[in-house]
Amino acid sequence: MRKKFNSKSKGKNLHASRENKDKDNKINKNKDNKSKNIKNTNKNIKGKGKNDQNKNKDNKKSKDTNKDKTPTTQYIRVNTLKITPEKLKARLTDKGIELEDTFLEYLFKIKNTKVPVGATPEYLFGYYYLQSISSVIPSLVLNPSEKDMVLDMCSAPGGKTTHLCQLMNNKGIVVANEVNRKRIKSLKSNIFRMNITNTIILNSDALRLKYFNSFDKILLDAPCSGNDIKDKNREVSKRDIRYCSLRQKNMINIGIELLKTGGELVYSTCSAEIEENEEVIEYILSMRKDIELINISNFKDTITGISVVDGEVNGTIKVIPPNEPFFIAKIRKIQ
Ligand SMILES: C[S@@+](CC[C@H](N)C(=O)[O-])C[C@H]1O[C@@H](n2cnc3c(N)ncnc32)[C@H](O)[C@@H]1O
Repeated sequence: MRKKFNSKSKGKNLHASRENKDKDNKINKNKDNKSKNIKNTNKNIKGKGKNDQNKNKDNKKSKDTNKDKTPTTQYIRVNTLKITPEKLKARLTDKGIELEDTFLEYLFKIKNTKVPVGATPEYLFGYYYLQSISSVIPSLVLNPSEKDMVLDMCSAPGGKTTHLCQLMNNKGIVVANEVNRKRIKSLKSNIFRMNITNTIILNSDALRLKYFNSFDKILLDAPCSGNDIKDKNREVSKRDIRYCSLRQKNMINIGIELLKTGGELVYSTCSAEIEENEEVIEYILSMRKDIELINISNFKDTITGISVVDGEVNGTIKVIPPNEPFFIAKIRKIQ
């Protein structure tokens, strides 16, 4: 099995290499030092990859095997545009759905249920969305306001889009982009079901978007090797990971082109692979002079009930198992 990037010693190296740069909670972009650090980082990454190869001759892992070991806890995110958390909790409790509070007043853990939670009248009325606890974090970190022009670059089926709209009280504008026509159907249906009215749906390849310098906030919840795209039993190879990593680097670069100066972009994936996470952030910070990393490490303190730790690049965070893995970083365009 391919080992995840969670080596503490490597983490320390990366943190140490950034220590002097982090005085005001931002990663200062001293380019000379940075390129050295990035080279070191890449060396470490490559070194780690070699170790992995030695340990894993077939160089593959079964996603299903991983998932089978992890109990799937379900959560519901209350659509506060339609109902209050208290009212929904009372209605669902009456139906035999036992709910437990979480760190977020409108997110409940399903402890027990006598009915299918994806087929209740309340679900069909758009009173809630079934969403993992890890995947509510990117929209919270982006923190859009009612006045913002927001782009969700890869939005289907719309879990984070509808969460963003909820945070914006159905105001401002959200452009929900998705390349896959089939997945647009579920996006549309969720937007309609949840009474979202501030959203424009766009069916485009995010890499071809040309609305340069237009958005206050951008969410790039990037396609990654953690997504079950076609076959749940498909094995993820190093090649898949490299392919995703390259696409993610291109996407984040386009995302920054689309941001206004002063605008902010949240990058997230549900992959635990360093190539798709820290490496993408290191890459974009080394490539562009017009951005800075916003340190979201303190965000960890606002979350309870799941394991959120610092990413290997100082200022980033990640959710680690048994919850769904998630990596989150926030970037500001400064020029
Ligand atoms: C991780 S999923 C997004 C999940 C979504 N943000 C949510 O919370 O419901 C990634 C999505 O990106 C889409 N995608 C892949 N390549 C894309 C591209 N080049 N442009 C736009 N969307 C793309 C996939 O079809 C998939 O729907």
